[in-house]
Amino acid sequence: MLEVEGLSKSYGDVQAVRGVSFTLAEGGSLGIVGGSGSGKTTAARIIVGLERPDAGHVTVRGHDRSSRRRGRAERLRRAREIQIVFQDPFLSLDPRLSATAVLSETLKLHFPDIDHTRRTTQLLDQVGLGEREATALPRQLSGGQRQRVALARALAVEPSVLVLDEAVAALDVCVQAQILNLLADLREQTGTAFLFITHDLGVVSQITDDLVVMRHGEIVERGPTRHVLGQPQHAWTRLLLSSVPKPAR
Ligand SMILES: Nc1ncnc2c1ncn2[C@@H]1O[C@H](COP(=O)(O)OP(=O)(O)OP(=O)(O)O)[C@@H](O)[C@H]1O
Repeated sequence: MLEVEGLSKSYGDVQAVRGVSFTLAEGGSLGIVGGSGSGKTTAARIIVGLERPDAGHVTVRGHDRSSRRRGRAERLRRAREIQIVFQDPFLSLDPRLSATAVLSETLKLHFPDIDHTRRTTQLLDQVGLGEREATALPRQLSGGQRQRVALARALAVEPSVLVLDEAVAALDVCVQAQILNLLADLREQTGTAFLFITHDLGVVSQITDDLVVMRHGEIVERGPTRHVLGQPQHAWTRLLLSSVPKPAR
C-alpha cells in the first residue's frame, strides 16, 4: 500500500538518504531502526511530504506523492494518506487549543459534513483520554497525555499510514508501555498501517512485524522483525543489538 522506491536526499556533502526502498502492506507495521544520523528522520520527512527527495518516489495506494501538491483538495487528500506523530507533541500541538478543540478543528477541515461532537468523543475514548484531559491545554497535560492528543489528532483524519518518529522516546518506560499497547490496539481497530522510526530495538521488537536497519543513509538489512533481531546478518545490526542494555539479573 505504501511504496517507497529509490529515495535519495543530500544536504551539501552529506548523503542523508541513499537509494532507500521498501513497502508497507495495508494494516502492517514496519520499523526503521538505525543509529543517530543514519537518515531515519530524513526518510520519514520525505515520506510524509515535509521534504522533497533528490530522487525516488513515494506512493500510497498507487498515488504518487512526489509531485508538487496542487490546491487545497489535493493537500487534504495527501494528509489523509499519511499522518505523522513526532517525539515531542509540545512542538506540534497548538498551545492554545484543548484536545477537544484541536480534534474538532481537524474534523471540520477534513470532514465538514459529519457530526464532530460524536466523533470527537469517540476519538478521545479511543486514545484513553477522559473529560478533564479533553478540555485541558497541552501545558496542563503530562507527556503521555499530550502524545495521546497528538495520536487522536492524527487518527481523526483516518490515515492509511501513520508514521511515528521516535513517538515514545521521551516517555518513561511505564507510559511508553501504555502507549505501545494503545498503538497495537489502534492498529487492530483502524486497519491503519504503522511506520515506526526509532533507535530503540526494544520498541520495534514489541510493535513491528517487519524491520529495516539503516546505516549512513542506506538500508543494510531487512526482514521480519523476529528474524532480524534473532539472527542478525549484518555486523551493524549485531552492533546495534549488542548495545541494548540487558535487564539486570
Ligand atoms: N536539514 C538538514 N540540513 C543539513 N543536514 C541535515 C539536515 N537534516 C539532516 N541532515 C543530516 O543528514 C544526516 C541524517 O540525519 P537524520 O536526522 O535523517 O538521521 P536520524 O537517523 O534520524 O538521526 P537521529 O536518530 O539522531 O535523529 C545527518 O548527517 C544529518 O546531520
